[in-house]
This record gives sequence, structure tokens and C-alpha cells, in this order.
Amino acid sequence: MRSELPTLSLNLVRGAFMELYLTPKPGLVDLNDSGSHRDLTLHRMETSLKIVSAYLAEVADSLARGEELAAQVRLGVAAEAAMLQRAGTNCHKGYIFLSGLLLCAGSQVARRDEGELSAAVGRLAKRFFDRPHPQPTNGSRIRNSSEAQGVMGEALAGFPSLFGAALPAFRHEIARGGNRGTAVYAMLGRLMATVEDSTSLHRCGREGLATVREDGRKLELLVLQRGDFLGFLAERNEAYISRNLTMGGVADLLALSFAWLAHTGELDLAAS
Ligand SMILES: CC(C)(COP(=O)(O)OP(=O)(O)OC[C@H]1O[C@@H](n2cnc3c(N)ncnc32)[C@H](O[C@H]2O[C@H](COP(=O)(O)OP(=O)(O)OP(=O)(O)O)[C@@H](O)[C@H]2O)[C@@H]1O)[C@@H](O)C(=O)NCCC(=O)NCCS
Ligand SMILES: Nc1ncnc2[nH]cnc12
Repeated sequence: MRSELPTLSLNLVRGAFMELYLTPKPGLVDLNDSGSHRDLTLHRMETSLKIVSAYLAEVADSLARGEELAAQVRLGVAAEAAMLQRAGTNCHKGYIFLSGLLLCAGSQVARRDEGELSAAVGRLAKRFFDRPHPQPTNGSRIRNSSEAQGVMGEALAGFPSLFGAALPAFRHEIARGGNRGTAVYAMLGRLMATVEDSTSLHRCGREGLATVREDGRKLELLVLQRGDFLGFLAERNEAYISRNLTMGGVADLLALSFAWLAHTGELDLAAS
């Protein structure tokens, strides 16, 4: 897939914008409000995405030069620091990692094969997490208490939430006669129902994660039955704000899913 990496890096930026603008999304920043993120605004997240965009172009260049994983990790660390300094937020910390890892994995597989790509993600993640890491982070605290493996578990397993949950949910909804509008929410529902989101756990403990999962299952059912799923999500947004609940991991994985579907052409096909 080496020749596709510059295009993939652009699609990874596109995916993050699509995630940001998808409205409503309970607890998350969207076009209506900042959800449970009092420190964030739409504008601040857009500023952060400029940094993500420059970073992904640099990672693609670094891979084209044949540089080692250590070089791409340095770019990720620098992008995290730039985001904090220039946008005053860590809102795309997870996405900097996930999107960078997918690009790196793309450089290791000969063709666009999701099984091979997933295996390459897992191998790279093993090398990445074999090195010492900054501690403590919210995610490491959750990992140490054995509540969930968060982003680390997701990466080591080769992005099961992308390849085994979100993409099949989108494709199944299209195959049964749905459209891009319904398939996107089927995908969000599946992610909410399945992701081990360490940000939900960090903010609201096990009960918070259980709420997100239950809402994901309800969303999937509403999409299936063509109920008022947008009304449901708007109502849940108010409930999440009242509890300070959010789902940053789900947001990042949704962005990654948008990006991959844009890259394969399925997103545009589903809109036609
Ligand atoms: C390896 C690192 C990414 C560090 O990971 P770690 O787990 O140690 O640290 P976290 O601080 O928890 O960051 C991980 C972020 O990943 C997202 N996430 C959570 N669960 C999952 C999941 N199951 N699957 C995938 N992704 C997941 C999540 O990101 C989103 O939430 C962020 C906001 O969360 P938080 O910081 O906790 O913020 P608040 O709730 O506001 O907390 P407080 O202010 O109250 O404290 C937001 O960023 C979303 O994107 C997790 O936050 C990394 O440190 C690393 O090494 N990076 C540099 C290397 C790199 O990126 N290289 C790339 C090239 S390979
Ligand atoms: N839309 C969003 N709101 C809050 N945090 C996020 N992290 C990634 N996307 C996000």
C-alpha cells in the first residue's frame, strides 16, 4: 500500500473532520455544543486538526523516506506537544496515535487487505508498547486497575473496533438497503456498544461505560427500526452533560472508521 499513503493521510484528516461535525453525539463536541467538554470548543478542535493534518503529512513523508518506527513516534510525541501548546488541548491525543499507527501499518503491507493491515497494526503496537511510556496517564491508571486496556488493548489486538465492529456494522446496514445516513449511525451504535473506552471509565467509572454501551445497543435498534435515532442521541447528550460523561475513545475510532471508508470509496458510494 506504500503508494497510497499520501492519500490515506488525507483521508485520515477527512475522517477526523467528519467525526467532529457529526451531530448529535452524546457527550462529545459537535456542531450543536461542546458536550461534556467544558474546556473545548468546535474552533479549538478545528485548530487541533490543523496540527493533526500537518503531522499525518509528515508521517507519510517519513514512511516514504523509509525511516524507522522511532521516527514516526517522535513525530507523534511532537504533534501531541504542539496540540497542547497551540490549541491548549489534548483532544486528539488518541487520534494522533491511532491514525499514525494505521499509516505505519499501511507501509508494511503489499496490498489493501484489511486482515493483513490489522495484523501489521498489532505487530507495530507490540514494538511500540515494548518501550517505556510516560506515566501516569488516565489510560495507564485505568489499565493498572485492570478495568480496561483502552487504546493500548485496541492497538495490540489490531484495531478490532475498526475492522471487526464499525466496518461490518456500516457494510451490513448498506447491504440491507440502508444509506450513508443510517449506516453512519449504525456504526456509531456498534462502537458505543463495544469499545472499552477509558475516557468513559475515567470520567464516570463502570456505570459510565455501562451507560454508553446500553445507549449503543438502543441506537443500533432504533436505526434498524427507523425510529427517531437523532432525537434519542440529542436527549442522551443532555443526560451525558449532566453526568460529565463522554466517550473520547469511541470518537477517535469513529474518525478512523470514516477515514478508512473514505479511503476505500465506500463512503462516497453509500451517498450516491
Ligand atoms: C500511547 C499514548 C496514546 C498514550 O496512551 P495512554 O492510554 O497511556 O493515555 P491516555 O491519556 O489515556 O490516552 C489514550 C487516548 O486514547 C483514546 N482512547 C480511550 N479508550 C480508547 C479505546 N478503547 N480505543 C481507542 N482509543 C481510546 C482516548 O482519546 C480520546 O479521549 C481524549 C480525552 O481523554 P483524556 O485525556 O482522558 O481527557 P479528559 O477526560 O478530558 O481528562 P481530564 O482532563 O479530566 O484528565 C482525547 O484525546 C480523545 O482523543 C484516550 O485519551 C500516547 O501517550 C503516546 O505515546 N503518544 C505518542 C506517540 C504517538 O502518538 N505515535 C504515533 C505514531 S506511531
Ligand atoms: N468530538 C469530540 N469531542 C470530544 N473529544 C474528542 N476527541 C475526539 N473527538 C472528540
